[in-house]
Amino acid sequence: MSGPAPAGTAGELLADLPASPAVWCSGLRKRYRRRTAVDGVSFTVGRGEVVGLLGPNGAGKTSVIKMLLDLVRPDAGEVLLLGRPATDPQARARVGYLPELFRYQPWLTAAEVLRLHVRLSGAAVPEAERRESLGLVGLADRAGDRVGGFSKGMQQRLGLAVALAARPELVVLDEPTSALDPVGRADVRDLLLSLRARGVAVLLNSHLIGEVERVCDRVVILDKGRVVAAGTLAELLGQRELRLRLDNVGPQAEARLAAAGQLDHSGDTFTVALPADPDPATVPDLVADLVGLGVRVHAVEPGRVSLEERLLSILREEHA
Ligand SMILES: Nc1ncnc2c1ncn2[C@@H]1O[C@H](COP(=O)(O)OP(=O)(O)OP(=O)(O)O)[C@@H](O)[C@H]1O
Repeated sequence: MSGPAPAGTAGELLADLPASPAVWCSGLRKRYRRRTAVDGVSFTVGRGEVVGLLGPNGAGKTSVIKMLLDLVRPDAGEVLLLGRPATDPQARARVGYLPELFRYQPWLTAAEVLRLHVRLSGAAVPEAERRESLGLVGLADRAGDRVGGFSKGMQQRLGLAVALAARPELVVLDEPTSALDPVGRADVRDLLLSLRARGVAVLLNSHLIGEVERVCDRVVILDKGRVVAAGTLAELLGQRELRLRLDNVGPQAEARLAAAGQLDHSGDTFTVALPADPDPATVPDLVADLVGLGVRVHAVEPGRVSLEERLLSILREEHA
């Protein structure tokens, strides 16, 4: 006969369960009058995963984000944030959000805006940590300045600090770099990578595809309110290639090239298909061996189709 479960078992069982995804949504649908903005969208963002939401103007990206955050009511579909319904304040308190369009009270200073938003989130974040958030977005020396005098890019930096200040487990960024200069964009890229390293999940809506390609683990592509493609970069972009311009390639060198991956050869250009995540030593070892075999190496270029090229071809197929 089995006795009562020992104390703590339920907690241990829960602790053993895999963490629920940061975002789970299924069958999201939204119409504005006669226009269908979102038409059956489902996807997930895992814990600590950086996912890019891509698609042309009007594809439904911001509408999806607003439904995820319970700012717009879906006509159909379900959303769970961090394992809880999007309407649950406990889930919302652990989500940071940078809206596409926003304006802070112009009479408040940057530090006051941050304090206000941290208080609204209910998190207890000490002042030193709030100051650190302003430092992270390059506004440390503007903390005491009124927001009314901020440039667009500075307001966007402040918006990012607000999204990050209350120690979120999920951050949703709607066009976070649209007003930023190249240095600001690089800063945001580093920020996203450091969030990922800390296990914070990120959903990023951006038209800057190069940026998405650099930081995202996975992308979801929307068009006309539907998901038209989704996957890791390796799944969407296929294998990495290595293009080499060589001369004096003998049979042994050709065999060495073929051992690295499927080989194509045209004139003095050799293209080797590498695995999606090649060993970092693959390329230097190959080049050293080729040189050892008497090959003269003129150029070595990594290559694969870019996310931008892939996105354009997916959208062209959709619109054909
Ligand atoms: N409040 C609204 N009232 C009426 N139509 C709306 C509203 N919000 C969005 N739409 C419509 O829904 C569709 C999707 O808009 P949404 O802003 O979600 O697209 P998006 O992919 O974020 O576009 P962009 O890249 O231009 O920001 C568009 O046709 C838009 O006109």
